Amino acid sequence: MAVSSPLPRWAPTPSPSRPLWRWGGGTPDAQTGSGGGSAGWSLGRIFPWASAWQRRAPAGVDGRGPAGFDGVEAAPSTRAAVAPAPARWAGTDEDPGVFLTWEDVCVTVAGGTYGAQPVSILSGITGHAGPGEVLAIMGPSGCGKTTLLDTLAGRLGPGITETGSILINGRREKLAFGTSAYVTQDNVLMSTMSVREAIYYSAQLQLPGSMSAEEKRAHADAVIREMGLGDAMDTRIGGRMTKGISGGQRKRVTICVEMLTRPRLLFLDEPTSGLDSAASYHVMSHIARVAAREGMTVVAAVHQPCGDVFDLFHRLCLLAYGRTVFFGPASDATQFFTESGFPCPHLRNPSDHFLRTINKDFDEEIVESSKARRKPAAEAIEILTDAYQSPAYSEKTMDRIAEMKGIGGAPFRKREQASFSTKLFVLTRRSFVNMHRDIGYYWMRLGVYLGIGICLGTIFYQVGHSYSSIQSRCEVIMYTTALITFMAIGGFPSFVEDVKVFRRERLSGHYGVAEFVISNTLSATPYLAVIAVIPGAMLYYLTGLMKGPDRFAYFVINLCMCTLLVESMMMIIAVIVPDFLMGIIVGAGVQGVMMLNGGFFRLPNELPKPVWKYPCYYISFHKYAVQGFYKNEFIGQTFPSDQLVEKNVTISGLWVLQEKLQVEMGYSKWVNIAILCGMMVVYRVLFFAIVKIAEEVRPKLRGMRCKLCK
Ligand SMILES: Nc1ncnc2c1ncn2[C@@H]1O[C@H](COP(=O)(O)OP(=O)(O)OP(=O)(O)O)[C@@H](O)[C@H]1O
Repeated sequence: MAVSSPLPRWAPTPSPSRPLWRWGGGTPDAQTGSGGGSAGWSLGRIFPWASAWQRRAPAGVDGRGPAGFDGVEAAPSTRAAVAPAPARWAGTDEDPGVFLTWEDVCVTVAGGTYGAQPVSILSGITGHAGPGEVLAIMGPSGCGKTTLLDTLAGRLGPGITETGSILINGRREKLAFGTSAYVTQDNVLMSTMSVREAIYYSAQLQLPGSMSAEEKRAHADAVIREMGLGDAMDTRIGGRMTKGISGGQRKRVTICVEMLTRPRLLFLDEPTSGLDSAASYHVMSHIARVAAREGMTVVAAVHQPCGDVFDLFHRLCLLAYGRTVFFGPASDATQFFTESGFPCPHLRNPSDHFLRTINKDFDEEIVESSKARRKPAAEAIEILTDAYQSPAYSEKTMDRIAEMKGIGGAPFRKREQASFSTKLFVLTRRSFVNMHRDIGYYWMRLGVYLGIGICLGTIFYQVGHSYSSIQSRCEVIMYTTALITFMAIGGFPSFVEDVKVFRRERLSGHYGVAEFVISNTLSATPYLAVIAVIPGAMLYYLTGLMKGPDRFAYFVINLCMCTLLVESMMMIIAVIVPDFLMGIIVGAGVQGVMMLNGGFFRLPNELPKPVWKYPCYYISFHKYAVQGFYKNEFIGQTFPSDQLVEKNVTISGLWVLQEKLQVEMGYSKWVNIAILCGMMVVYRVLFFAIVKIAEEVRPKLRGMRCKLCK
C-alpha cells in the first residue's frame, strides 16, 4: 500500500513589494485573462485524467479549455509554489471523478412561532465543483455556509425544506451514509481514545478487507503525520470529564478520520477554525494536494482564511445572507470586486476585504461612526449580486454546469470497506475499551451499588424466617430491582456521547446500525454482569435471602437481565431525545411509571383495569423481574403464620405467592427471565427500526414536502 509522502517544506516568502495574497486576482494569467490555457498550462499536461473529458467536452466557454478546471490549471507560478504540484490522478471514462452541480437551490425553515411564515435561508444558489479542485464557500457568519454544505451533502435536519437540483455527474445521487465524507463543525469524537487509537479504529472500520491490519495501521500513521499530529499521537482526545488535545488538534483528528479513505467527495465545515495560520495552511494545502492527486472533489465552508490559504482555493462561492455574491475561480474574485467598485486596498488580504464589504451585521455602527467613508454593506451586497448576474460571471457558471451534467460515468458508489465481522469485532473492542475508561459509564455506578448494597444489607440484615420477613423479603427484592434499573440513567450521559459518535460515523457510512447495536450489547454485557454479581452477592448474603447456589445464580441472572433490558430502553430514549438532560428526565419518568405498575405498590388485582392494568402492568418489566424474584425466593419455603392471628400454623411460600402477592403462577421463574430477554431483544430491534426509519423515511418525507413547495 502506497502511503502519502509527508508534507513538503513551507512555501516561499512573499515578495515584499508584492505580497503573496495580492497575487490572487493579479496573477500573470489572470491579469491577461488567459487563464489556465496559456503558457503551456494545458489541462491534459497537468492532469492526464482530464484529457478524456477534454476530448468529450466542448471547448471551454471562455476559451480556457474545459470548464471546471481553470482554477486548477490556472495555478499561477506563485500559487504552484505555495501549493505543491499535485501528483497526477488518472480519471477514466468509467470513473471521471465527481462533478457536483447545484442549480437554483432554495432552503427554507419553518417560522419559529405558530403561524409564522417560513424563513428563507438560501435563495437561488447555483454552482459546481469538480475533481481535483477545492471550492471554498465563504461569507459572513450566519450567511448559510453550513446550510449549503448540508444541502449538498443531503444532511439537512428536520423542518427544513429545500428545492432546486443537485446532481452528481448529471444524476441524482443519495449522498449520505458513506458515498461522501463530511467533516462537521462540532468534532464529535470518542473522548477516551488517544489520537492514534481513534484513527486506528477508524482505519480498521473504513479501509477494505483486502488490506492487512498492518497496512491499515501504516496508512493511518501516515495520515496522522500528514495532519501534523505526530506529537499528539498518544494523547487522549478528552471531553466531558478530562482535558485532552486542543480544539485545533480535535479538528485535525476529525479531518484525518474522514480523509482515511481518500473519499471522492469531501465536505468540510470550517476545517481551519481553531487552527493557527501555519496549521491552517498545512492542513488545507495537504487537502488540496490530496484532492489533486486522487481526483477528490472538495467543498469547504471557510471562515476568514489567511492569504496563503485563500491562494489554495481553486474556486470561490461567496454568500451574503443566503444569496450568491460571487461564484467563480477564486483568482477572479478580486477583479470582480474591483470592477464592481470595491477594490481591495493595498496590503489587505482579499478574503478579509470580501467579508468586510458584505457583512451588514454592523452597518448601523459603521454608519454612525464619523470615520465611515464606505458604502453600507447592504448597498454593497445589492451592487455585487447585480454585478454577478452579468453574463461575464453567472452565464459562465451556467455553461459549465451544462457541460458537467453531460459527464456521465458509472453511478457513484460507496468504496469497499471492512467486512461485517471485522466491523463488529472492532466496534465491540472499541466500545469495551471506552466503557472501561469512562468512569461514568459503569464504574461509578458500581461504586454506588456497592455503597447502597451495604446500606440495604445492614438495614435488612438477616431478615430471618418470621412471618414479618415475608414483607421484608419483598421490600428488599423490589428495592433492588427498582434501584439497579433506575440507576441505569446514571450512565446515560456517556451513552448519549456514544450515540453522537454513532450518528456521525453512521452518516459517514463507516458502519451500519446492526453492527452498532450488536457491538454495544456484547461490550456492555460483561460490565453489567459485574454490576449484578458483586453488589448482588453482597446484599443477597447480608440480608439473608433464601440460601442455595441455584437461587443465588437465578438472582444475579435476573438482575443482569434487568440491567441489560433497561439499558436497551435507554438506547431508544437516547435516539429519540438526544439531549442527555432531557433523556434523563424522560428515562426517569418512564421507569417511574413502570415501577408503579409492576404489582408491588398496588397489587395486580387492585390496579385500575383501564390503562394501568391493561396494558401498563403487562408492559412493565418490573412485573416480570419482581415476580421472577418472588418465585425464586418463596417457592419451596414455609413461614410461620401471623402469631397474632393463628399460633403454631405454617404457611407455604406458594400460598404467599398466590394469595398475598398475586403472582402469576402459570409459568416457571425461568419463563420470567425469557420474557425479560425477549423484551430486551424487542427494545434493541426497536432502536434499530427507529434509526432505519429515520434514515429511510425522513429523506422521502422531505422529498415529498419539497415537491409540494415547488
Ligand atoms: N434549523 C434552523 N432553524 C432556524 N434557523 C436556522 C436553522 N438552520 C439555520 N438557520 C439560520 O440560517 C442561517 C444560516 O445558518 P448557517 O449555520 O448555515 O450559517 P453559517 O454561514 O454556517 O454560519 P457560521 O459561519 O456562523 O457557522 C442562520 O441565520 C441560522 O440562524
